[in-house]
Amino acid sequence: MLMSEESRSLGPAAVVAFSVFVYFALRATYNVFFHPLSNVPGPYTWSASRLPFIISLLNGTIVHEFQQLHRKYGPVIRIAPDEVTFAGAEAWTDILQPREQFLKDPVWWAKQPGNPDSIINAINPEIHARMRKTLAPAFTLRALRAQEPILHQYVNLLVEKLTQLASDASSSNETTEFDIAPWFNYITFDIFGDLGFGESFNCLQNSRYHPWIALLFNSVKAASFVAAARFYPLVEFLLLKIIPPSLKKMQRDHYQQIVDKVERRLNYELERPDIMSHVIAIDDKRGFSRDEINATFMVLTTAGSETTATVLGGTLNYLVSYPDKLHILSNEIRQRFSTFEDITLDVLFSLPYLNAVINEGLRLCPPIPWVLPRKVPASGATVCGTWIPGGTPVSIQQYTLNRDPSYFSSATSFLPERWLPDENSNQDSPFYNDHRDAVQPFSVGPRSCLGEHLARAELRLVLAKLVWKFNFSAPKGKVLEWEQLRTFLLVEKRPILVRMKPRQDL
Ligand code: HEM
Repeated sequence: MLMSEESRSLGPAAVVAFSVFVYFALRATYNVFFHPLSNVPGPYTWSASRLPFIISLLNGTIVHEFQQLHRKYGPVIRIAPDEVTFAGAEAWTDILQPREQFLKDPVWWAKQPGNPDSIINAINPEIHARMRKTLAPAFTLRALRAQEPILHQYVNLLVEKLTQLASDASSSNETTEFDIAPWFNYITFDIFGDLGFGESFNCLQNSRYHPWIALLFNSVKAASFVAAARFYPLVEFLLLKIIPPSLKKMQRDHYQQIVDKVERRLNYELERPDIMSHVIAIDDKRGFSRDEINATFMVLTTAGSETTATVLGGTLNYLVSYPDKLHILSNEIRQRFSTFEDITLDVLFSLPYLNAVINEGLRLCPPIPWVLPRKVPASGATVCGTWIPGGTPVSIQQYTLNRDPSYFSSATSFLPERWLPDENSNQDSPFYNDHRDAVQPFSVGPRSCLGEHLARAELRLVLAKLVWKFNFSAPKGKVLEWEQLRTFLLVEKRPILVRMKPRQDL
């Protein structure tokens, strides 16, 4: 039979398409049934190809999809042909505190060629240790004591601005309903600006975002896309080629603003109890090179601000949704301090309910919902009882872990009581069997958060001073559901609406 013109020209294309199909089908079959990770549970589609992972990463739904997969397949799941994630408490020790360090996975952490290392993305353990040793003294409790007046200065400004906003609204008979989310960003970025560079971003003063910060939010989202592209080197190569020059310039200018801030700070003669003073105190051979300072302070501006702002927003959102808990907290704060000026970090440190509220906020709203992948050392390792071959990227799902009913009673409810000192020793308490150690919002081990004391201090001061000064409540039907927020490495920003009235009884 004679072949038609059309089918003859289709011939080679069909052969190519068929070959590609066969190649991918064989690869998927190998991945699912014969790969060294084939014994790890997980859905076939995710084990066969990286695509479902990429799609959910780009959609911002990855944390929620992992949660569903963990509920179905257990605490150890295969989430790509060559990658495993964990939602078991032992993962904190097995991955982050083993005898031989699991290094950060370059897919997520590698710097662009030619760029300097920063404390957060340095993969080489010696380089990282040098930086951490230099920076650590800036984050001790002693350092925090010296920084306390700076924190009060900004929290007082926040309270002043919100008081003004509430009184403007009530005098013009407008609703006293506010989106409080940006205000938490204003204060945390202003504090970091002051402690890092000796100059505030002036967001509180101007009641709006500094342009540098507005731009930053887009770049955090873009980082998910860059990570997705890195799984396909050709796509990454093409992506880097097609980035428009205007965007590259914007990126350079963004970085340059930090370089300029560092420059100005380094030229100060005055002694300040800030973070940079500890970096300056060490010479650049033992501490940071100038480029490393720039890169470190660039990432720290986000790591030290956006994280704390997320927890503040999440915790207040839960407090207004659980008015009985807000009432207990308000009583604790208002009874302990008869004047606003009496509020100090030392006293806040010992208030049981305030600290329980913060721990519960950190449990339900961890600003880093999944701890990004590390690579299993070449000799392989056992994680949560499962043998994982060397070189496999492994991560921890703290969002899933923190809401796991097998770890926590009423796991998805906001119940600060579970953190009160006696609840873990009282056999009649519903929280007696809670696994508090499973909650590690600041991570553990040699790469754990250096800023935990500072972050907790900010959380305590802001919540205590706000609750002392204002009566908060939830606007009917408009409370944000935390579970609906997407994640692009960090948690998506959405309005957090609250009603807020200055106390009348003062
Ligand atoms: C509630 C607020 C915060 C939370 C929950 C938090 C959480 C974390 C986590 C989970 C990591 C480890 C990331 C990883 O290894 O994958 C980390 C690292 C880090 N954080 Fe925080 N952070 C917070 C606030 C801060 C603040 C205020 C600062 C300083 C201004 C800070 C400085 C750092 C630094 C320097 C590292 C890198 C440590 C290293 O690699 O040696 N963080 N943080």
